[in-house]
Amino acid sequence: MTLVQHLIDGAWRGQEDRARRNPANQTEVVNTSPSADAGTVHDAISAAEQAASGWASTPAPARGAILLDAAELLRTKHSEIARDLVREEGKTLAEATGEVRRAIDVLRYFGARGWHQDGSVFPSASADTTVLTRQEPLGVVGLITPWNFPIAIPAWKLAPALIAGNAVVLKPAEFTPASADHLARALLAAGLPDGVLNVVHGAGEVAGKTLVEDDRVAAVSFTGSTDVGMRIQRTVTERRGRVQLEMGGKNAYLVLDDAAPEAAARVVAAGAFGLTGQACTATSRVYCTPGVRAEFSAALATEAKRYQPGDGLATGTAMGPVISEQQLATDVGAVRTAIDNGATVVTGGADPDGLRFEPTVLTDMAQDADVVRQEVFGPVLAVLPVADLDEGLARVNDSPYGLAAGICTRDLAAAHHFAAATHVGVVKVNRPTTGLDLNVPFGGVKDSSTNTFREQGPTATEFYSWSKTVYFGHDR
Ligand SMILES: NC(=O)C1=CN([C@@H]2O[C@H](COP(=O)(O)OP(=O)(O)OC[C@H]3O[C@@H](n4cnc5c(N)ncnc54)[C@H](OP(=O)(O)O)[C@@H]3O)[C@@H](O)[C@H]2O)C=CC1
Ligand SMILES: O=C(O)CCC(=O)C(=O)O
Repeated sequence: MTLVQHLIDGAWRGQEDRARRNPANQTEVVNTSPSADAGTVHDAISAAEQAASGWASTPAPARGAILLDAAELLRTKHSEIARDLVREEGKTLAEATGEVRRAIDVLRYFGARGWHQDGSVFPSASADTTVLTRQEPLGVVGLITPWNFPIAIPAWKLAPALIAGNAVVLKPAEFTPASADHLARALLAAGLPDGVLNVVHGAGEVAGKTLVEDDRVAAVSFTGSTDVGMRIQRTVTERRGRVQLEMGGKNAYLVLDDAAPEAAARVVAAGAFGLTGQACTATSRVYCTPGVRAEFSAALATEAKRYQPGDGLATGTAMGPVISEQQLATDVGAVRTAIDNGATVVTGGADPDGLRFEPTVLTDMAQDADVVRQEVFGPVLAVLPVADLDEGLARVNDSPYGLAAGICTRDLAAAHHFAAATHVGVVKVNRPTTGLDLNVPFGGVKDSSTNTFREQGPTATEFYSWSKTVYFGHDR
């Protein structure tokens, strides 16, 4: 069992207060962690404030070298970290291993950025003058992360924040403290100066809220539910801080007549049931045109059955359990409400066994049914008919969310039209809605995102820095 502690000014502190149980075996306590009160969070912010100027004046290549060394330390322990991740979050070992590798690559990507160009040089209208821009760090930034990617999301917020020269206070999700702890320990062991990274564990409503409300925190980057995100946005913008939110999705897939039904079923099922459906990018609605509907639906039912829930550490498990009793209640409730309102269960929907909930495919629902409009965040997929590409596009866009969407087709013109006309941040053609490359921008529109600064890729550091313009006179 791991004893997780807060990290404040380079020191580990805090008494064990909450126990995390393995979602696949709830009698097993896998780690304990402390609960930060407001005073502990204030200490963490003070430590970051003290460390900020030293870190900002450290040359960027030296900052990058620490990220690269941390990546190497994580690599040497990646199997152990992946197993710990499965035991606290529940996903399969293959998924967890992929996630740990992704966190390592994120550190490598931003570590190398330490050598990249920082700012631009412009010609001036005035004689003997050069104009240049510098990217300046914001100071102290707060990062609030969810449980569903417990090491990758902290990594993809931390790495750009640190390489841009900021000091950080990270508040990981209370279900998954150990994964963030592995990341913090690697950065510390790689030589990150005391106070540059501080980690506070505990309840969002206490630790997270205190972080968000503190004027010394120049910016807050958050991934999680739309409800909490909107509240954070109000608080941070009221005190004129900068905020970045990545929130929910109700991601749709469109399967056209010309798609190969089995291949389409594999892509849709991977997006819907991989990661137990617990991804903001998960596919949760699928629309199909008449010529493919029967064959696609049959192939989808067969494919769904491959995702039988089990212990993520066991060989051959294709889908882990859900994260918690609350999430299970949401999943079960969504399916029951749909059935009460006339939906037909194609496959799944049986009573859960512990936190194991079968992948569930539903049909015969209206476009305005709750299960078609509201995020479930579980392995629940609604299948609906559409007449053609145009109706499909209208249905895909008919959502308060705008994160990801996909289309299965071999028709290039249809795919291009879909990519242009969908009002979402990520479009996938013949690929699952889940799964992102770390070197490209990621984010959504509408209720899925603040839709200002994008995470990941070359522009990720923009959120964590501000641009200063310098006019350089050089008279002789
Ligand atoms: N977009 C995404 O990737 C995710 C979406 N979700 C959605 O959210 C639903 C609920 O999941 P949940 O984990 O409760 O998501 P939350 O939005 O509650 O949690 C995300 C993070 O925010 C923290 N937090 C909670 N309340 C506050 C607050 N008032 N101020 C500051 N930080 C806060 C949480 O802490 P703590 O862990 O202590 O609650 C956690 O670290 C899911 O069913 C799903 O629909 C969830 C996870 C990821
Ligand atoms: O699909 C992915 O790989 C990432 C999804 C994500 O960012 C999330 O669920 O928060």
